[in-house]
Amino acid sequence: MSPQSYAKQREIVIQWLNTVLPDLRLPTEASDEELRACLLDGTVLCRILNRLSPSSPNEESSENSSVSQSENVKRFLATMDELGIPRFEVSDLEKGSMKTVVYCLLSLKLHFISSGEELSTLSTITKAESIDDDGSSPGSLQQFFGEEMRNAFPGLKLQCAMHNQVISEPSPAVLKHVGHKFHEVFQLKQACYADLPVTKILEMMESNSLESAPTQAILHVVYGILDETAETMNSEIPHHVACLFRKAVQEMGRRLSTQADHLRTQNNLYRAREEKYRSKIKELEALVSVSRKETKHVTVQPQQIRSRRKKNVSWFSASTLLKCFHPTSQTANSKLEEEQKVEKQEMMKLVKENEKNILELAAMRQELDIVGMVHKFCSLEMEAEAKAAIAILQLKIKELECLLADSNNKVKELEESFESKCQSWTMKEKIYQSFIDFQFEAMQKLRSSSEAIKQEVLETQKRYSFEFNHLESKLKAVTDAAGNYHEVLKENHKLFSELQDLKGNIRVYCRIRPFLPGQTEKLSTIENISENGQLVIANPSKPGKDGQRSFKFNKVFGPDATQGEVFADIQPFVKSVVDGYNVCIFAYGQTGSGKTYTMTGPTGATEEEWGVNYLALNHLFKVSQDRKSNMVYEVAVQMVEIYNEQVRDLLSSDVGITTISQPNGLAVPEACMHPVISTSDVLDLMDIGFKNRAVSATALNARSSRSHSIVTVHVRGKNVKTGTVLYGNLHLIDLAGSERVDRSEVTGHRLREAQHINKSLSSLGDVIFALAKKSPHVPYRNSKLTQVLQSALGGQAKTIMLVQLNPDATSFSESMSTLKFAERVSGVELGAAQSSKEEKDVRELLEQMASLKDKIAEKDEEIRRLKSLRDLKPRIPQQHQL
Ligand SMILES: Nc1ncnc2c1ncn2[C@@H]1O[C@H](COP(=O)(O)OP(=O)(O)OP(=O)(O)O)[C@@H](O)[C@H]1O
Repeated sequence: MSPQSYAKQREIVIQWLNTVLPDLRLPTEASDEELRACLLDGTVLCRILNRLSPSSPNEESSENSSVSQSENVKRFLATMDELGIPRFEVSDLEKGSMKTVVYCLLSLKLHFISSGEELSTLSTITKAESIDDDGSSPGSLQQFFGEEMRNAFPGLKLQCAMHNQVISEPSPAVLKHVGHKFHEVFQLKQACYADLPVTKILEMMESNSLESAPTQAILHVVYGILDETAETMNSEIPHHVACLFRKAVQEMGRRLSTQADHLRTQNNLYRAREEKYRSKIKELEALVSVSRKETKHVTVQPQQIRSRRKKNVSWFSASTLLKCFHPTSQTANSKLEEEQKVEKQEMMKLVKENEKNILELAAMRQELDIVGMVHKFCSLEMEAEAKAAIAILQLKIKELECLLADSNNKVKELEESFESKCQSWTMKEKIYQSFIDFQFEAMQKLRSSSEAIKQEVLETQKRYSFEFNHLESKLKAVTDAAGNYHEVLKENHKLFSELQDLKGNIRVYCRIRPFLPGQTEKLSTIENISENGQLVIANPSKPGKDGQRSFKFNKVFGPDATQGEVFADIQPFVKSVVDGYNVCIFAYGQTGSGKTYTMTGPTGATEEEWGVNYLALNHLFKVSQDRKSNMVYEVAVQMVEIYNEQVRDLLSSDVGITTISQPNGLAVPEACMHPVISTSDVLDLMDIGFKNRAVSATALNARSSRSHSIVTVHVRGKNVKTGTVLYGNLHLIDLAGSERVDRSEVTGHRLREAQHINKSLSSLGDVIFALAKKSPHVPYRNSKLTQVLQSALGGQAKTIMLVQLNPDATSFSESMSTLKFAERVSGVELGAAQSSKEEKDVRELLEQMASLKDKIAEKDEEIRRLKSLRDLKPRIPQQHQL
């Protein structure tokens, strides 16, 4: 027993003593010596017995100061012996340890306990005694369990003590060992048993922690699982929780059966005690009867004595007489009196003894009655409570059994499903195994085939690399060939171009303008445009192949072609101007087909939208700039228009021009010649020129220009080293619209305009076709236009015709006549163009040729003369004849 627990027990004993004997007022923390001093004379001990059992015979002695100290203590100890309470020795009270005294008093308290509270306290003490050896804090633990049991079984006041004995509660050591597990379980109030890991539950079950757990804890677990099951209606209890549940219920069953056994034992104990008391009562009754008999005897005795006395009186009288007469009879009388006296005393003594026995018997009866009553009461209460508890527990057991059965069913179901799942998994495993085997085999095959393929790939790679090298060399050859081909193609192109130059063909480029933003009917006459210059036109009123007509030109530009793309094809001709050639570019087409757009560009054109006029002059400046180390160029511009067969200078305020020069001279010498040195000069001049141009509206084109505009660029180049001078000129002509009169819906003034335009254009055609036929008479003089362009069309110039087309289906017939005219023009050979230098060179060559011819003629004459001389001298040998 640890000093602390002993001190606690002593404290409880002191408290109890103070409760039983309030006047004692012993301090709770009183030491062993203070307690000893209090108990030493035995008075307090006897008073306790008196209080607890007022009928106790100790009352007298305790209150009686005459009774000695040792007597009191001995009586107390005798009572203890009688009650079967472990006692102490007198010497223990006098000196040495007070533990046995304290323990004895505690046992006494337990013996006389009559209230639940006291019982629980006593049970606490008793338990403290039993757990003391583990050195834990027994008092607090036991109080905790006492409280716990009260909570677990409300109303079982007397059973508290029994519970503590009956239900084998865990020892603190065990609790210390396993308690944490239940602590963990208690922590599950907010959590879920199903969430507990299986290992934890197994640990709890395997370590016998359930057996050593407090009932409250087990009930807690059981209720917890039940609550959880109730909350999660129809849900299955997890297998491990079901196991724990079964174990907990089994443990509860075990404890209940232990409790029932204990109740039976307790009952037997009480019965034995009752028997003991009954036998004691019988003994006492026998004693009483004996004493009664004795009393009877005693009462009989005086009668006998009286009778005897009577006899004696007679005898006395006789004896007195004898005494009187005989002295020895006196002696006998006194003896008798003495005897009587002694008998009287004995009788008194017997009466007293009898009274005492009666009192004792009454006390014992009372005691027996009390004990019997208490026992009966206790038994009844215990039985009732046990019955109630058993009923509750049986109910609970039934519930638990039901739940257990459910759980077992569920477990069975789970086991079955587990079994079936196991089987299916085994099946699956087998399938997977076979699948894996199959896969493995396939993999092996694949591996071997992969090896073979690898080998094959390596070989193929080798072959491929060889072939690749071979191919590379071949490709190189092909690339070279392709390069050569391009070279050859270029060469061919050049040759073709040269051939064209030599033949002097008019180059015809066709350009189709796009549909204008305002044009709603977008039915196009253009069927197809080929790269090689082929254009297919479809008649909208004649669908199919019959309505189609194909034309071939040098190039056809589609609606998407840009100004730059168009100029790119013209550029080499423009360049040839600085080499001393005459170049004539004219745009031909019906009104609104885009002639002005191509030649000049749209109103307020950006640099990208510049027309041929600007781009050509720009290019001329660029080339002249590039050649400035060798050549010095002078560029001048004339700008005239032919309106109603009248030539007008567009760069001067003078109205008319009457003189038109002969071929090889200036076409319009009267027109102002404006030297220009930069593109901006040209732009300014053109602005002036176009402002002066006659412009009037027609039904077909709101800005239709009704005159032919001719921009002539004169280039004079002088070689700075040789001093050679070259002349070239470039005619940029924007013809008036070529539409037929009836379509223009014009009358009067406008009709005359249209007639003039048509006349000049047909004159142009006549000139071109006369040239094509190599006719001796070329009708240049038929119109002002042909007169002005005589030098440009006469065979010394490179001529480019830009045929403009409106793709709209409504313009089909106009487009057809334009294209037919252009087709005829494209076949015209004007003869090889010549530069001003070449002309001179040819003349010189002709002169040389003529002189050479003269020399050859001279030589021929000489040969002839020599031949005739040889004929005259036949003896000359054969070799000398040559
Ligand atoms: N390639 C093109 N891209 C965009 N718009 C174009 C193109 N060609 C012509 N146009 C537009 O078509 C309209 C008519 O063009 P343009 O005035 O150049 O015709 P035209 O043949 O000169 O007419 P006219 O004979 O009456 O002088 C203009 O609004 C012009 O901007």
